[in-house]
Amino acid sequence: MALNQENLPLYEKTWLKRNFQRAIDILILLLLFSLLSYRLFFSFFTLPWFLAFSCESWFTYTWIILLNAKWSPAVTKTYPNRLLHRVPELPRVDLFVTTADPVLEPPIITVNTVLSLLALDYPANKLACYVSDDGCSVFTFYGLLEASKFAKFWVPFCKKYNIQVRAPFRYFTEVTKSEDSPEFKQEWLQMKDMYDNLSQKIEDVTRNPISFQFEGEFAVFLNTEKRNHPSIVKVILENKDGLSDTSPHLIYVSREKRPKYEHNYKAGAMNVLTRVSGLMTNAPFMLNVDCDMVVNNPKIVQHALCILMDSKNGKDVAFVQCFQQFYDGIKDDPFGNQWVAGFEYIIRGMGGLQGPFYGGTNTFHRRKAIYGLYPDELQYGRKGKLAEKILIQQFGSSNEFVKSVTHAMEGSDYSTNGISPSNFIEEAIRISDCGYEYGTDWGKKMCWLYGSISEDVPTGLNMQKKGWRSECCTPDQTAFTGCAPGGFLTTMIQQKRWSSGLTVVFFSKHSPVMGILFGKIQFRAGLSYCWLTNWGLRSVFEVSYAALVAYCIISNTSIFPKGPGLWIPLTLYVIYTIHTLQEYLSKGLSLRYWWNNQRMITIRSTSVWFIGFLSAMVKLLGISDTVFEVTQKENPTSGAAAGDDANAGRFTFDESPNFVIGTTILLVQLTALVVKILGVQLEAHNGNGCGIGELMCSAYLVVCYWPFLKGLFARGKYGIPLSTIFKSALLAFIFVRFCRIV
Ligand SMILES: O=c1ccn([C@@H]2O[C@H](COP(=O)(O)OP(=O)(O)O[C@H]3O[C@H](CO)[C@@H](O)[C@H](O)[C@H]3O)[C@@H](O)[C@H]2O)c(=O)[nH]1
Ligand SMILES: [Mn+2]
Repeated sequence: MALNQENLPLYEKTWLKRNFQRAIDILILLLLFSLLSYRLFFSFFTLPWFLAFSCESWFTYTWIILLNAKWSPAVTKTYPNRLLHRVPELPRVDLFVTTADPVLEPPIITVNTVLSLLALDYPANKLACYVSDDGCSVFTFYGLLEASKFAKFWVPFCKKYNIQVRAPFRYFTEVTKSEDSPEFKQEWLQMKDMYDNLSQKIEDVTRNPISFQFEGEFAVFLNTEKRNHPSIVKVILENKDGLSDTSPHLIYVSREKRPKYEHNYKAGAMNVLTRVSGLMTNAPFMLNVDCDMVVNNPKIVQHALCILMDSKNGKDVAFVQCFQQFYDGIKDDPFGNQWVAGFEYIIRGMGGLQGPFYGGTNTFHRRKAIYGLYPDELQYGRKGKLAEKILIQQFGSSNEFVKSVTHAMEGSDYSTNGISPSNFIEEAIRISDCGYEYGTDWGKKMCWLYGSISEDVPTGLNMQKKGWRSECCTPDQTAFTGCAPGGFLTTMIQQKRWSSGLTVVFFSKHSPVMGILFGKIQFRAGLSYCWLTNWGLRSVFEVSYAALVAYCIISNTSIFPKGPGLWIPLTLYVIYTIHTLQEYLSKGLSLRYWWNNQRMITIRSTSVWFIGFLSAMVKLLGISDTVFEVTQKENPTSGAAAGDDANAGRFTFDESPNFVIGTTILLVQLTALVVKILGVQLEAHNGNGCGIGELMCSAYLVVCYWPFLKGLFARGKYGIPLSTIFKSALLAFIFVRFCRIV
């Protein structure tokens, strides 16, 4: 039996066959090619024609790289039961949580993330949880301190009754089953009581910030400012006796911030956590979750380790990515931020190539890969490269930390027992200082990379460039769940950030193109990364196309073929629609869900992606830097997160520039349609007047932007502010004038 077990793999990977979809993919591609050829051979050579041709060439390129990404999807199956037979001892895993703002990210959210991690179904003496607080908030610290007291009861409770959902606020929203024993019921009530008490305490201090006493443990937070304070490192919980069934270590880190220093947002925070954890526990694997995610499958560490520790296929895996799934999502995904189809088709698709991109959260990393090792150096370490002088140059001047790097690279683990994080506090504070990374390789060549506000994608790419792979891990029970950005405003901010950050990646030295040419990024994997990092660039073509159809209607000219040629774009549109609809329906998503996502794809790619692209250009030209705008998280106790709120799916607007472009596009299309209806178009040249194709495109845009149209007439947060309408009207006016002159 034991022998048998040894031959079995820890995980298996199978490639899915989606032949029907492939056939449709190809059909669409052929139609795109016919449209392009039609333009080349049968059309007039005018400026609008040329612009349409360029845009459609770009759409064809986008289709090819998208098709390439989705073409060979794979699923992995993990066998955690085999893991115990295979490895003599389970390895250590360091757990990282980042939080940045106690207002946008209420401490109770971070507390729940941390509690769900502490209660993982894994020996507690092998885990250590590190929380980075970029907000330097005494309330976050207070929350964690209180949570650590609760954890002493919560963790044993979860393990005793094999509770599946170990984030208390998720767990207690579920009802107890009637068949449970009286003993369980009593403990359940006790736990619930304690948890309510904990959240009440946290709410009380955040409600009354002025009356907070900065004494004892909290004294260090006195007179600190978010962007100006020394490093604070505190060991909140220490598993001194190395027991496997209590709570793991819990360490709070708020790295030094000074106004003159770049702090590099989340990437900077992750690098500090990497160092502090290296010093204190130095686990060979690290799990990274954002504060808005909680563990939903307590055995997830075992699942991920099946992949990372498989002796055959796991050796060159740098990281294991679990999907982001969301709880309390609003019905039918009105803002298109639940990514169900995206994960299924794109991430699984990339999973069948060199591996999914690193998504910033729900990811298990191999420390050696993060430290910049190549996969073939895994077994023997870096040989000559481990000279202390070189390491200090790369990793900074802390001897103790460099020693831990050598250990990590050579694979010599610390012994499980007898690790005492509190022995390292002084050194941990030193390596969390702003100046520590000066002149080193941190963020430049290894670890979490700086320079883009979408730090995750280049960080993953950088490892794959060295020949590493990555894998998806999707056990039957969802690994992690989180809260999706609540409303339309936050979604737009997030989309703008991604577009901006990804554009910067595409044009930087960490670009996938460079990875294909000079690194070990496989061709098709690199092309998939191009799809991802071209979101910003794509918006330029989408906005141009939208402008082009309006232009055609207003100045009475055309870009679409007339007569039989019109069937090409029409068929293209119909087949594309059926194709995407089929993809959604076959995943059990509703028609409404599909439409909401289609609409959001149009809205975001013609508005905030474009703004993100512009901000990336401004950054690349060195005019001004981009800022990471943290996503607002809903407070679970306020009840606002629940999807049953009747208005949850309504679009909200504010005065930020994010809505100006969208509103302008809507106004321009409306004007164009009105011009057509009133018949006040210009005289057509050579009989080449605007036709049905342009009108349909324009009408489609108005339908997509319908929520904006309603916003024009609504009041309060559901209405588009007058200042935005005014700016957009001005832009629209200039555009229409321009159409009538040219
Ligand atoms: O200066 C900062 C800014 C952010 N964060 C943390 O970064 C995480 C992600 O920020 P969030 O505002 O939730 O951004 P999202 O758009 O929801 O995050 C997605 O996109 C980011 C890149 O844009 C990735 O880093 C994330 O992992 C990914 O979930 C959160 O834990 C924050 O606390 C910091 O630690 N320091
Ligand atoms: Mn988030």
